[in-house]
Order: sequence, then C-alpha cells, then structure tokens
Amino acid sequence: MLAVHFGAGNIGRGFIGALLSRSGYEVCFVDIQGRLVETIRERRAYKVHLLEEEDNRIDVNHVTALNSRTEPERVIEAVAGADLVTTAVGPSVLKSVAPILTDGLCLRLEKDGGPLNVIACENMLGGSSLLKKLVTSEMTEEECREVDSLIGFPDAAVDRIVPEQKGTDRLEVAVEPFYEWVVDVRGVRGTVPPIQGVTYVKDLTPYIERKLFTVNTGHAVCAYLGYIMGYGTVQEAIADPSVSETLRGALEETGEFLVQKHGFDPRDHQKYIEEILNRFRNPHLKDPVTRVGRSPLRKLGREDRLLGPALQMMDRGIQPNHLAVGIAAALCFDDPADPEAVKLQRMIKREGPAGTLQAIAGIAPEHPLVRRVREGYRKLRQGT
Ligand SMILES: NC(=O)c1ccc[n+]([C@@H]2O[C@H](COP(=O)([O-])OP(=O)(O)OC[C@H]3O[C@@H](n4cnc5c(N)ncnc54)[C@H](O)[C@@H]3O)[C@@H](O)[C@H]2O)c1
Ligand SMILES: O=P(O)(O)OC[C@@H](O)[C@@H](O)[C@H](O)[C@H](O)CO
Repeated sequence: MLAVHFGAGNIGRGFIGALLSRSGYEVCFVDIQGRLVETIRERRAYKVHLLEEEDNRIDVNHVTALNSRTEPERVIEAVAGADLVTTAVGPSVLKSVAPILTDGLCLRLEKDGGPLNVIACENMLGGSSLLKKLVTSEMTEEECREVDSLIGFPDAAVDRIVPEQKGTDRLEVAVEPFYEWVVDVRGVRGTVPPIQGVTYVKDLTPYIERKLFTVNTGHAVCAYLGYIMGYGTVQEAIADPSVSETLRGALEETGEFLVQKHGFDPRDHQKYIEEILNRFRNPHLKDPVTRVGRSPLRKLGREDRLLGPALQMMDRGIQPNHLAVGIAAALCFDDPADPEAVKLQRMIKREGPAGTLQAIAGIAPEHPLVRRVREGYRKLRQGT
C-alpha cells in the first residue's frame, strides 16, 4: 500500500507518517524543502522521540520522499498510483498543493485507477472539503462527477503536540506521547483506509469543534498571554497563575458551549479539559509561544479557535469573559519574525482593534464581543 503525504514537517513526520508506516503503508512524503527530501530519500527511515519520563524512540521505516518543485511529474504519478493521500502543510498552503494534486487525480481517473481517499490533516474546520473545492475548481463537469463518485475527501481532526525541533538529527521528531486522529467516515470512497489509531465517526463536527475549541483555543490563549508577559514557552506561561486563570476560564466558557451544543457529558468534558492542561504542562516539552501563536490572522478568522467559539457562545447567551481577554492578547501579538503578526500590527495601527476585527473576520464594530475585546486590549496595553 502506498500513502502519499504532502508536508514532511513536524506533524507529517511526527504523527501522520509514523501512523501510516506502522499500519503497513509505504509512505512517500512530498515537500518543497530539497535537503529534507534528499535526507529522507537517502535514509528511508527516521525516529520519533516520545517526550515523556522514559526515553522512548520509535522507528519509522519504509519511507521515501519527492520534491514537488523539482520533480512534479513523479509526484503526479505517485498520486495516480496511491492507496491514500494525506496532507499536513498548513491551512493556507492547501491552495498551493491543489494544482499538483488535481493533475495526479486526473491522471488516476484517465487510468481508471479506482477509488482513493484524500485526508487533509490540518487544524481547521472542513480541511478536506476545502481541498476538494480547490481541486475541483479547475476540473470539467465530467471530471467533477467522477471525483464525486471515486475520490473521497473525508474531513478529519488531528491532535498531537509537536513542538519546534531542537535536536541535531535532521529527521528525528520529538512529540508528546498523546495522539488522536478522527476521520469522518461519510466522506470515504471505496474501502475504509486501514490506518491503525484512527477513529472513524459518522459526524465529525462534535470532535473537530471539541478539539479546535479546547486544545487550540487554550493553546492560543496561553501563548498570546505568555508572549505579552515575556515568556518563551507555553510551559513557562502556564506556570504563571495570571495566565492559567484566564486559560482555565476560557476553557470553562468554551466547555459550557460545547456541552450545550453537542451534548457531551459535563464531567467527561471537564476531564478532557484537565487532560489538555496537563498536556500543556508536560515538563519534557519546550513549545515556543511563537510557534503556538503563529499566523495570528488565521487564528483570528471568524470560524477559527478564538472568534469561532466566542461568536457561537454569545448567540447562546454564554459570555466569553476570559476568551475575550485571549482575543485581545492575540491582537497584541507582534512577533517580528511572523509575517502575519507584522501585517496584524500594521492593521491595528491603521484601523484600531475594532476596525481590524471587522477587516479580518467581518465583525461589526458595534458587536458586543468587540466592546469586550477592546476593553481587554486597552487593559493589556496599559499593563493592568
Ligand atoms: N505541530 C503540531 O503540534 C500540530 C498538531 C496538529 C495539527 N497540526 C497542523 O498540521 C499542519 C502542519 O503543521 P506542522 O507543525 O507540521 O508545520 P511544519 O511547518 O513543521 O510542516 C509543514 C511542512 O509542509 C511543507 N510544505 C510547505 N509548502 C508545501 C507545499 N506546497 N507542498 C508540500 N509541502 C509543503 C513545509 O516545507 C513543511 O515541511 C498545520 O495545519 C498544523 O495546524 C500541527
Ligand atoms: O498548528 P496551529 O498553528 O494551527 O496551532 C498551533 C498549536 O496550537 C497546534 O499546532 C497544536 O500543537 C496542535 O493542534 C495539537 O494537536
């Protein structure tokens, strides 16, 4: 079985590639970084280091790699002959992956290659559905019909914290031991991919919202507040009671909303929150606040981890008091190395926090959430 995986980065090697290889797939990573591709091709194996008390390393074998910039034809052939395609490139990169994927799928349809599933493993709602839209936008009506019946794009939720890599080995990836990969079985075409460790569900929405609005909301609140206070890592930030109080408050607010919307058992959800806080505190992890806070314009998107739950909970009469502070903190994120943070700060200078939220997420300046965020922003800027 051949799995073609776009993005040989942290989550690609540290999670998706490792699970696929363990499940019996030969994994062909596709990336644009020449050195990385060459090294994978030379070694055909790497190690995943579990960040826990004992020093465990897992061997990942049967891997190879292709460079989509310098050998696009080989990537197209690989997609045409694959048993599974996955991505972990970042939500905004899906549009760059789509053209070569389209060519591979068209070649597969020409060759009557049979059903195939394409799973986008990105932190977003509807990642695979978006990829399908991008892929089919350039296809003829006939090709679109064929894609509908033969190519599945099941949406997915993936959870494993893979921090920035500090090791000396180019391929080894250090990861937290926990992982969860949930796939919407309704999107699958042909045989359900036999991936060990994947949970197939009939409706992904509760799972992806629970993950994005707990793990990623909490992570973002912690990182943005930590950044303002001068902490380097999530682990340092969460040790500060003023950060952990707001973080816990925000997760209790999103928790109330998730329990109400999806009918989770409140005690189970509380356990889920505690587990996540413990994962953030993992003393073996050193996860920079700049990684967790990266791409603030994406994270301030209307449906993403901050405004997504805040807007939905206000519609239900739940007040995002702590979450609003987290959103205000996101507006303060000014990491000079992050192009989205630089753009965000330019927007705030020009248009102020309310104008910026309107431009990024289409929220009217008179929305009650905006009033709360502005209040939080003023206090954070004044250092109170
Ligand atoms: N790191 C985590 O803890 C984590 C956990 C769950 C989900 N995710 C999600 O996984 C995705 C990837 O995150 P990451 O942390 O692994 O990032 P990363 O930067 O480590 O990896 C991304 C990889 O994609 C490659 N890439 C960029 N453009 C490409 C293209 N056009 N074609 C092929 N490859 C391309 C990059 O070279 C890089 O190797 C994101 O959507 C992220 O939200 C990350
Ligand atoms: O990858 P991002 O930029 O969407 O979010 C940063 C982190 O919150 C994220 O990578 C988490 O580590 C991950 O989602 C845990 O499963």
